[in-house]
Amino acid sequence: MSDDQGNDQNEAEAFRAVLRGLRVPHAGDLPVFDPDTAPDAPLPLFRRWLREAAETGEPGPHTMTLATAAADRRPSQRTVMLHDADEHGWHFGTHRTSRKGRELAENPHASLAFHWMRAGRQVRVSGRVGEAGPEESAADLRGRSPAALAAALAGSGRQSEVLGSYEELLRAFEAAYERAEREPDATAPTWTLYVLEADEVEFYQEEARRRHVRLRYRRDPSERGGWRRELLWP
Ligand SMILES: Cc1cc2nc3c(=O)[nH]c(=O)nc-3n(C[C@H](O)[C@H](O)[C@H](O)COP(=O)(O)O)c2cc1C
Repeated sequence: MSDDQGNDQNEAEAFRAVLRGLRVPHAGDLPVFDPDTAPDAPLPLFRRWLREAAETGEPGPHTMTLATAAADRRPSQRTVMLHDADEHGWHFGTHRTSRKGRELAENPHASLAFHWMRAGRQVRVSGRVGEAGPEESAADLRGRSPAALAAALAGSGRQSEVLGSYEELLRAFEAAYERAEREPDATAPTWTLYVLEADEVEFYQEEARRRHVRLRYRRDPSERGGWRRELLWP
């Protein structure tokens, strides 16, 4: 065996040892989730869990993984921010011309995943995604920080495109920062507010002895509150 191969093996073993030593950092005792006390519909429970994640000091509890799939059925996912969750659905903003925007245009079915480590919780939300109109999209952007506006202006029509050089990005951001300062009401033409209307929402609560609780809500007009609730094996 050459020295390089030996080093590669040591490195691979050290890497596996790190993985085996890792634990999910819970904040004290895990909360107890009694699915019998869960509300008829998922939105109030989602809002409560998000607020509790924020209160337990979970970093970025409003960030989520958004999975989309193009017409060729290949999935892709990325992190985006949750802007709201209300009776219309789960709101997020991005560029219509980005990879995810193009995939959503081809196939509006998408899925969101939240992981709130400190409370040992995961929430999955899936359904159809619709675009809000230009007015609502512009209002969403206006309600965000000047830095977010500058990033949206710089990325308009470009997000997910191949970048020639990092300097090109720096120049585009410089111009976008200046414009955002001059014109706080500027609109980024491709920036779009999307709303995922859920047909399925699943709540997962870890339990110390791995008897985790999974509660799935599925839309069903014949059920109380319009949702069927079922427990799932973890
Ligand atoms: C913490 C975090 C939050 C993000 N929030 C957003 C967001 O709200 N909107 C967005 O378009 N991209 C956001 N991004 C960038 C996306 O993850 C992604 O890189 C980008 O949107 C391009 O994705 P796409 O090529 O799949 O369309 C965020 C990234 C991170 C790490």
